[in-house]
Amino acid sequence: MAPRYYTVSWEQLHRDGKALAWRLMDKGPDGGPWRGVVAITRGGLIPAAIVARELDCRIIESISVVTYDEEERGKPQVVKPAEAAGDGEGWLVLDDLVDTGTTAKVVRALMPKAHFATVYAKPAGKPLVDTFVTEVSQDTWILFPWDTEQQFVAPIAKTAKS
Ligand SMILES: O=P(O)(O)OC[C@H]1O[C@H](OP(=O)(O)OP(=O)(O)O)[C@H](O)[C@@H]1O
Ligand SMILES: O=c1[nH]c(=O)c2nc[nH]c2[nH]1
Ligand SMILES: [Mg+2]
Repeated sequence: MAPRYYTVSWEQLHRDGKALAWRLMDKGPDGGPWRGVVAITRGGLIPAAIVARELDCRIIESISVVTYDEEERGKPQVVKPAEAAGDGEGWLVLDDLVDTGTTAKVVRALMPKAHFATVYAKPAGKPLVDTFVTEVSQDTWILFPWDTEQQFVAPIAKTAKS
C-alpha cells in the first residue's frame, strides 16, 4: 500500500482537466484541431470528456488496458484496441495519470504518432507523457473521486496519540 494519498475531488478534477485542455489548445496537428481523442479506459474517460468538451472535439475513441487490480500492478493487457486512431497521427491520447509508465509504454507502442497527455504524473512515468498538469511523488497514491466517498473521520485528539 502506498504510504501517502493525494485525494482529488470532482471539482479539482474538473479544474485540472480544464487546465490540461488549455495546455493542449495549440498542440493539435499543424496547430489545428485534433483528429480525435483516445481515452484510455477506464481512468481516462472522464478527463477525456472534460478535455474533448473544452477543445470542441466530438470524435472519441477508446483503448482498454488493464494494468492494475486495485493497488496491485500486473502484466498490462490490451483488452480493446483503438482501431479508428491507427498509428495515432493527429490524435490526442488521454489518461488520468501516469505512474510507472507501464500503460503509457503499451499505448505508445500501438500509437507511436499520437500526443499523449495525462492530468497527473509521477516521476517514473513523466518521460512518457507529452503534456500533463500536476506532478506528485512516486510514493503517493492518487485517490480519484470515483474510487472514494465522504465518510466520518475521528477527531485528531482521538487518533494522534502515539
Ligand atoms: O503508469 P502505470 O503504472 O501503468 O499506471 C497508470 C495507469 O493505471 C491506472 O489504470 P488501471 O490499470 O488501474 O485501470 P483503470 O483505469 O481501468 O482503473 C491509471 O488509470 C493509468 O491508466
Ligand atoms: O487510482 C489510482 N491512483 C494511482 O496513484 C495509481 N497509480 C497507478 N494506478 C493508479 N490508480
Ligand atoms: Mg487506467
